[in-house]
Amino acid sequence: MKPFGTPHSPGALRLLLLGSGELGKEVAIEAQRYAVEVIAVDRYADAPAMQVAHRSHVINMLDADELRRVIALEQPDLVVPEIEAIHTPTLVELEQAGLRVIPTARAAWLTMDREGIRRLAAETLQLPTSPYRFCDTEAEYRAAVAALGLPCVIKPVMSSSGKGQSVIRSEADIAAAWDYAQRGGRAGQGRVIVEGFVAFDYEITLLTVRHRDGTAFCAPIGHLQIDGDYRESWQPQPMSAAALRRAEDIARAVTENLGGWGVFGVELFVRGDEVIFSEVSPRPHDTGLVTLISQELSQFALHVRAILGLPVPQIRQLGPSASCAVLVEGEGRAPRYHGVAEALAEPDTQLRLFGKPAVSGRRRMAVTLARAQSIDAARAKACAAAEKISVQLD
Ligand SMILES: Nc1ncnc2c1ncn2[C@@H]1O[C@H](COP(=O)(O)OP(=O)(O)OP(=O)(O)O)[C@@H](O)[C@H]1O
Ligand SMILES: NCC(=O)N[C@@H]1O[C@H](COP(=O)([O-])[O-])[C@@H](O)[C@H]1O
Ligand SMILES: [Mg+2]
Repeated sequence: MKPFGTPHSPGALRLLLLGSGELGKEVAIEAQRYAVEVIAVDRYADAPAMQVAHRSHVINMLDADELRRVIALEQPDLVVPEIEAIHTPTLVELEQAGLRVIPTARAAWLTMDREGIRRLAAETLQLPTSPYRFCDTEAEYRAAVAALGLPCVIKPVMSSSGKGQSVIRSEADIAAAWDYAQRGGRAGQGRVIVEGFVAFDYEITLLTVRHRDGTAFCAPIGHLQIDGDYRESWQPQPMSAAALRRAEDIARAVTENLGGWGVFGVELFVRGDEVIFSEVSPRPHDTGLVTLISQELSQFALHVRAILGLPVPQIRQLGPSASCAVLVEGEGRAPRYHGVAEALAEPDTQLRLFGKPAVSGRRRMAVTLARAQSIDAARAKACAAAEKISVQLD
């Protein structure tokens, strides 16, 4: 790695973020602390990370030519994917020509759609997962539902934050779930995964940091998801020693195979001492927003340290903490936020307003963070703060 430089000068270390949402914004801020020149890219203007980057580009990241053009123009030292919806085969090609992709182009490619990572975990690594089938047509989908039984879950192969995802509980849900999956993905119509429903006791994200000196784990993060989207997360999630060991073994196996340096969000379902792999993000995770208050070095700080080849000698957890997503529903631009002062009245409470320029449907626009004496108290405090925020759209 070349030495740390000065932005806007010939020796600058340049980091290109592919995806500029709330997670990328925090990565950009952490990179700026090391005087890294940050270039933010996304599908729309004024995305959160663009607001804190040195400059930005609006492109269709699923278009190979546009992606190639921006990378050729910017000549980045590091390309940091922030979202699934990227033309990752292009990253694989450019990596072969010397481009550095975080954590690796193959990791970005395998996790950009659910099929690559699921087949790797279940078939190659033989890790426990839900039973599943991939389908291209409604007829195949109906056959998969019949084979897996009810309840089951349908998801577009390229989607995140629950977009296009449904739980099918009865015959009556089957047709609507297919239609929603065809409309809801990040890359249009097409292939879906149907998964058997896992009746877990709780689910976790195990943030796993691959850095120059090895692999480190953050304390497990518990979370609550509604409609496939995260609403609350907390750290540490209490677990049996056996389940935690199993979770770390699975996380190590998956992340070792994906390789490279950086933070991975390994999503796991836990039932007793049994741990089932769900999916992995080769980058910081939305449920990991809690680490902005729960750890001395957040997942974003850890990601930047790891990708810059810096040491991670210790991950200090600061006690029971929680995050609560602020979702806004409606249609409109230029949101205005009320109740910010009220949300911050309690000690050990924080807020991040992401600054997204518009809402169409339902969108995560902010997050509240809290620390307290217990997980229950931290969750209650974070949720109470989120309830104080109200949003007005133009
Ligand atoms: N097979 C399953 N059985 C039970 N619950 C499931 C199953 N698959 C998904 N879920 C629930 O839906 C949530 C979202 O699923 P998943 O993580 O696959 O979607 P996603 O769109 O990739 O979300 P994100 O991008 O936020 O990680 C899970 O965290 C879990 O609560
Ligand atoms: N579960 C993945 C996740 O939370 N990703 C985060 O949400 C952004 C997209 O938000 P948007 O859909 O509101 O543009 C992404 O850019 C990333 O920061
Ligand atoms: Mg997930």
